[in-house]
Amino acid sequence: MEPIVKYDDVHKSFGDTHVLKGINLDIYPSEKIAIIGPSGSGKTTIIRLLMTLEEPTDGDIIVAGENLWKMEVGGKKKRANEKHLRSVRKDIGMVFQHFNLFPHKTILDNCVMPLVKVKKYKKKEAEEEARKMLDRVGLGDKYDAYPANLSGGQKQRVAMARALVMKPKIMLFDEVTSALDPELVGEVLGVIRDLAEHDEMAMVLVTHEMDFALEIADRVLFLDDGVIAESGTAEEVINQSENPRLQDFLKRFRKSSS
Ligand SMILES: Nc1ncnc2c1ncn2[C@@H]1O[C@H](COP(=O)(O)OP(=O)(O)OP(=O)(O)O)[C@@H](O)[C@H]1O
Repeated sequence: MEPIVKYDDVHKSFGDTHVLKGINLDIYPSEKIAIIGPSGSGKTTIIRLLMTLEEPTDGDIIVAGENLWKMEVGGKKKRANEKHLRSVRKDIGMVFQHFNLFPHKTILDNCVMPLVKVKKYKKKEAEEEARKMLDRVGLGDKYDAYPANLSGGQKQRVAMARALVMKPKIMLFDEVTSALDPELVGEVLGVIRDLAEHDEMAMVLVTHEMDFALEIADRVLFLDDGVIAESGTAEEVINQSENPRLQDFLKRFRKSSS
């Protein structure tokens, strides 16, 4: 089976700071991946690169066979233009820590807009799709509400519905529960669990809810200082690895969450 995403020796520096130091990673269709690792190890940067919010300093990212940042013109490779990026990015959805909803639009319109703007749906069809997705995340009674009138957990579920209406082949979740009050975390994780169980799309999850990530992940990556130091099933990475840096990370993590 061909991977849906391939990172080939990807590096990323911000000024003199070398954050990602040669990432090689294949993500397969429908695979659920959790990325764990210490603060500053580069977890968010890995997924921001895939969402084209950052550009690699070196290396290639291939999505569904297309090089994300390089396009071929007349047999020569050149830097991708916005049109190329848009066409490759259409398969990728992302949910952020801070919901990023449009405050002056109803939650239905928040979900309708990308379908109309990007997928060129007619408004009526877009509304039908948006309602279905809002129903799925448990917000069927909130179509006409505005983001300011929703709880953080509800806002995050709108953000998920808005990404899902685009029918992405891969969904990226970047610490989506970190900004929520503790009592609202469960409802958001519940939606992610439902997606992981029932949807075919690939999912990549960066989260501090480690037990949850381990529960739903087919594969866990331990990122340490910009390299993938461990990769395997949750059981292999968490219970069998003898990597001292991973042991140390887990010990500190357990202490801070107990
Ligand atoms: N736009 C940027 N400009 C400068 N430095 C950046 C930028 N984005 C990230 N960094 C730096 O890159 C490093 C990795 O950041 P990243 O957010 O990917 O880490 P992380 O593993 O997700 O951390 P955390 O768990 O704390 O969110 C950090 O040292 C961060 O300060």
